[in-house]
Amino acid sequence: MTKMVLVGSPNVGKSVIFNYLTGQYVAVSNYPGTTVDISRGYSKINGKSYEIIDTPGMYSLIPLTEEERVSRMLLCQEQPDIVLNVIDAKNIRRMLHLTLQLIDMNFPVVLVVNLIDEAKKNGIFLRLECLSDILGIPVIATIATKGLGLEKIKEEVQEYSFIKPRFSLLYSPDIEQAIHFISEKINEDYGLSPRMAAFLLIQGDKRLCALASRKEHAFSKILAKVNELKSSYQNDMEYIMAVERQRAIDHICDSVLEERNLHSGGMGETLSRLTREPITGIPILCLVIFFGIYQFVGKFGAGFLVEYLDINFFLPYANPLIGYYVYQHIPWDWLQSLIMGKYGVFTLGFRYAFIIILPIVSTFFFMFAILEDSGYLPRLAMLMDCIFKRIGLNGRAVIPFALGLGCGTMAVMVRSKR
Ligand SMILES: Nc1nc2c(ncn2[C@@H]2O[C@H](COP(=O)(O)OP(=O)(O)OP(=O)(O)O)[C@@H](O)[C@H]2O)c(=O)[nH]1
Ligand SMILES: [Mg+2]
Repeated sequence: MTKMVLVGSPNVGKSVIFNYLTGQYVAVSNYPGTTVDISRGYSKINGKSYEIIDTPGMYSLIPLTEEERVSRMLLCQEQPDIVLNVIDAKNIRRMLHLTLQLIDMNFPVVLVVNLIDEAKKNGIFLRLECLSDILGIPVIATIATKGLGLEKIKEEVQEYSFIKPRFSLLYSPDIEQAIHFISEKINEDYGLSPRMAAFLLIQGDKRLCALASRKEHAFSKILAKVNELKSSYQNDMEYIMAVERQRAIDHICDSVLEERNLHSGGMGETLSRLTREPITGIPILCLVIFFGIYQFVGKFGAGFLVEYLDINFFLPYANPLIGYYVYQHIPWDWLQSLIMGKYGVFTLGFRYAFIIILPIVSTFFFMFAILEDSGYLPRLAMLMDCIFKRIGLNGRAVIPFALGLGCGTMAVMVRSKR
């Protein structure tokens, strides 16, 4: 069975594409030994079977988060026949870092440039045939939410056979020489090509360094080479190599990218900026919390709706009606009190689930959907990032963190949804 892995930065549309390719045959489970969910699905394209794996978002092959660590582990361990690298068309300069790393590591990459509609809205136009020519890999344009270009992915994977990409990213001679030296010294198999292992060791990948220090006989020589290289630069190697990659990407973008200034600013852009700047962002956050959460979810959902349903539905209709049937038709006291007693299944269970929990959860997720779809949450995460970094978290933790102060269940539900 052909194995296909979807990789890319967060929020680029991997899961929408995954759902399209797999339909309903999906199994979501933790990746072994981790708490990160990955989805596996199966698909038949023109009679041929494919296993498709959706990974959590990753920006780089050097992991910073648990999600990135799992995605990289998965890429190395699963040995995919096709890597569908999904990127966001409007942020191609940032997105191509991972693409170039994947190509450099000899993965069989098919590039899916998604969110073409949003790129156009932002005045960004891409010459994708030219990108495909430069990189020497198939490039497909998609608008996943509208289903555009997704059939083309199916056609492309059917015809795909791996040919070494034309593009090869060469770092400075001293870095290339160190990569060459280290890759020759590597004897053990880490599920990575020796070049990739050398690339990661030079950039100080903690997990691989720990493994190699135990397994490699020549680890002291490897370490000496890494230190020698590091000593000739002022910044760390990850930064140096990212800058060199960025130079190559800028060069590619000169031929591929056309940015037209369709509109500078506009209402949406102004709002977006206001939510990110602390001086305006914090008062906006207070307004959202006061009106969106406190007034709408707290007062309206948990107060008015709960009381309304209780007084107008439960107490006058549901309770007497069920009580009448239970006391008339059930002869056993124990069963009557199990259903209608003070702590009965109906009097307590049904009442809590439908009259109390349902209005609160519905109003909360309604408000949450508005905040999410309006794009407010990522901006809030950016606003909070510098504060959360101090306690070892990133800005995304603001939502479960805030919710957890009120209701642990809600915080866990939201955390596992993200
Ligand atoms: N406008 C537009 N929105 C899109 C497109 N593709 C995906 N989206 C939206 O982008 C958001 C993220 O999509 P997902 O499929 O969840 O992204 P993902 O890459 O799986 O994200 P992570 O799992 O967090 O890494 C959703 O709100 C989608 O509806 C597209 O082509 N155009
Ligand atoms: Mg996803």
